[in-house]
Amino acid sequence: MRTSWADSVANAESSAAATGSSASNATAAAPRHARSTYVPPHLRSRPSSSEPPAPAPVDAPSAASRPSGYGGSAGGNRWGGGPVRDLGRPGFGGSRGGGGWNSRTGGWDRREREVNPFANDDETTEAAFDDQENTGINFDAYEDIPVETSGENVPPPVNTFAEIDLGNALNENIRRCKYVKPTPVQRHAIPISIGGRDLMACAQTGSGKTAAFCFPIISGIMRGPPAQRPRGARTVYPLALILSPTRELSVQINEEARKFAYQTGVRVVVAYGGAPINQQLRDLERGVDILVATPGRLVDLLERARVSLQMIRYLALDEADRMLDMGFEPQIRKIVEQMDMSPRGVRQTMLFSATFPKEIQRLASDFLSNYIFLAVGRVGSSTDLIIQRVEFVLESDKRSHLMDLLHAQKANGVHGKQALTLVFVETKKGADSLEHWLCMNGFPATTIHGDRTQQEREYALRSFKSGATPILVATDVAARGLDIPHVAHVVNFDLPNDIDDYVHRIGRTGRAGKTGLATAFFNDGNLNLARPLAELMQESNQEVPAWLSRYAARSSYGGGGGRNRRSGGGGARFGSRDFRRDSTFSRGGGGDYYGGGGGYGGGGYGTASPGYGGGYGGPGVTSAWD
Ligand SMILES: Nc1ncnc2c1ncn2[C@@H]1O[C@H](COP(=O)(O)OP(=O)(O)OP(=O)(O)O)[C@@H](O)[C@H]1O
Repeated sequence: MRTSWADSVANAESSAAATGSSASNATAAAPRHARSTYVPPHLRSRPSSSEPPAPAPVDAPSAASRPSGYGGSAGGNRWGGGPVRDLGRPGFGGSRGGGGWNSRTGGWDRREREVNPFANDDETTEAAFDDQENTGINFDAYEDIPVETSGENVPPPVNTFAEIDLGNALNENIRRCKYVKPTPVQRHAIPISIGGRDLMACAQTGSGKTAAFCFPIISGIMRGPPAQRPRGARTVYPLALILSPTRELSVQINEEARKFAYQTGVRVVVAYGGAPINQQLRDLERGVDILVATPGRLVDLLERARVSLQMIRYLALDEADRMLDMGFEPQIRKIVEQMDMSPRGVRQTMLFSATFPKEIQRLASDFLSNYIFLAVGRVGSSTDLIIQRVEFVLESDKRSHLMDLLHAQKANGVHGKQALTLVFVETKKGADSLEHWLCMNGFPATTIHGDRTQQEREYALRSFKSGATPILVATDVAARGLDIPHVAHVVNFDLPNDIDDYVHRIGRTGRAGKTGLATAFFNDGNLNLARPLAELMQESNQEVPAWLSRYAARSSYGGGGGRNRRSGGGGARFGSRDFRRDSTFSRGGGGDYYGGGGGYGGGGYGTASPGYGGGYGGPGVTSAWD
């Protein structure tokens, strides 16, 4: 199904909606409202007698695990409260327990036919490749990964999807997705979330985190009580909110969630910046249970009173550490704490990422209630499935070196549609110029960065995915979350300043049990990355070149201004990584966790890190988030 803006343009459907594209920019500059004074516009005009709807209680299996009031009455169709009836959709418009089916601002409108999100799988790129995409997953690759959980009364993990009764409709979609058994993060995270618990989860790139937060949300909405949404107003009241830092990632999560929610009656809508807002408003008006959004566009919708968060039962932050670092934190706080969202303890909150610096864990804990911490693999580690290479390449030699790599790939038959190459660079200008140079030299390439229009970005991504342009030159906007099949090689043409960014970038390959290759060009400009990079490679059983070890020994640890704290320092392969277990970080003990002392590698989180994340206003820096 076509879901993004570029898609709708391609379908010639968006002409009437071309006026609202600057709205999100205006929103980004909107003043921050203090919590005590902000009244959402739709409540300002409301007659005093009309009560705002109370957040509906969620079907939590373990009522004891939620604060009082959460979980509501014990009767009805409760998790763990007797046999669970299948709430899969028996027929369009048939009887169904909740999820807003047929309700005005949630679920599917009776007149509307749900498009089959799996139809596309055969229609486009995948048909060109072998279609056993997920059945060949190498689960053995995950067997040895140590798992850490902390928190009270952690629900036990499961070994199969069947052990968790997700309902027939969702199970059928899992089968359609060709997921045979849960990945380790799913084995642990799904029972925790189904158990009604808040969760901070860290698991390696490509290990299935999206399904880990989507399944419990969809299942919870299916089994929850019907939402009592107010009638009349143009405001919509989603029951779940999934936030992610980039537009492309939100589009991807939306596509995944729609597959998982197909024929469950749970309606998923996406809203993101750079695309006409009118189209998104129309989608919202047709009903929304799960809203997938980027923060800027969501704030816009909230300020227009077109979305209210007061009925939110589930909040998921994907790439949660990114969402709570310097660039996004104020916006996220505004959304979660200063608008009308149901409070923590009432809503269920899930935070997911492959990296989770302790400073960010501490910030994140503000949004969580009695949560469970889950780490599959060491926090911030990369998967052994990725072969990492580092080569010493002077700035002036980078292009010819890249050319050598691409020629070698061609000679070895590793090129074309089945072996895509993703090249990361530092700046938008650098991306354009490298793309041009590659094309001039006979290597079809395209680019994605923040100076391109959203339509161009989506077109570039599609062209890359389909193999039409098998090389994508990207800034960090493509570093996180994107799940592009057949990325065989990630090249860090310019290394990032932050080791966590490196982990996410190389994680675009070696996904879902498959192997991948990552090559980095290192030179004197990357000195501050030497040590964390050498450590990361070592712990993922990679060969560390002797020259890199020498650089690592020379560089002062974490002293280069980047966020290069390796958890715990000094190479412990796995240990406790929940910040609550670390006395330095426990409340009141750590002091200034933005201020550069913090007792954690000494790097100083607040230190300006030029070019970090491709984005926050540093000179010559790209800004492509949201
Ligand atoms: N149980 C499963 N069996 C087979 N494949 C799966 C399973 N769960 C997820 N996948 C597939 O694994 C791939 C990676 O999943 P996903 O994008 O959710 O990873 P992630 O952990 O969120 O990665 P990142 O950290 O990069 O965001 C996807 O193609 C997804 O369809």
